[in-house]
Amino acid sequence: MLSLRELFGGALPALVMFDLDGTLIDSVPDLAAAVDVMLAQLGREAAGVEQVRHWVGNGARVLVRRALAGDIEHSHIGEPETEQALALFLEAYAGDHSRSTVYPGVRAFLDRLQSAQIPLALITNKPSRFVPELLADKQLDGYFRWLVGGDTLPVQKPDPAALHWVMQQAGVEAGQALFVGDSRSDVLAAKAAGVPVVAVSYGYNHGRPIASENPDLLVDSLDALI
Ligand SMILES: O=C(O)COP(=O)(O)O
Ligand SMILES: [Mg+2]
Repeated sequence: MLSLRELFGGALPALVMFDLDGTLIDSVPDLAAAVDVMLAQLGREAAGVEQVRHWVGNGARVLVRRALAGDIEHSHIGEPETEQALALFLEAYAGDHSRSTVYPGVRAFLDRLQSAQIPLALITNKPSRFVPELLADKQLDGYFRWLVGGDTLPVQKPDPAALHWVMQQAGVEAGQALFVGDSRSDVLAAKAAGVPVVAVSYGYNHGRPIASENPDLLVDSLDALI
């Protein structure tokens, strides 16, 4: 495995793009609570944190469909059922982020990048309406020049569109940028965009080790990159 400076030929990246859930913030306790409120309102059994952890990473709609299916595979779930459950989930998730926590090492790494005046972006599959309030709640607002949510563009990760958009805004070439994420979608999006990718080992990757996606670098904590 390469070190961060080795990845950039002894320099630092000119732009760093981050995933949110499972990378910066452990948001699964609040996501699971909202899923369970939704399931209770539908007269169904709770799913619980351990199941929901494996279902997070492809946005709210897919999370809700997986909860309805009780499984990662959700192709048999119908549209009207999805819409009804999604509305309940979005209402249950709004406003309460009290169980979500910032992972160790995150703040130190963001501070280091900020003091080096490296522009930062957030690219998440989470619905955009939740992103500013969650960041503010955890005192992570003020770091990111660009915020891209799961519904900001017509497609979400693993599609590389958001990475291309941010790099264009920043005027930075793919080889000078870095993506930091926790799941297969992040690694696939970064690779499709030609962006070096660091994966964190502590996040959510549908119950599979993220090492199997072959990120350029794998770390147990972001402060290992300082
Ligand atoms: O909300 C999700 O499904 C995952 O969001 P993420 O892209 O920040 O990991
Ligand atoms: Mg994630």
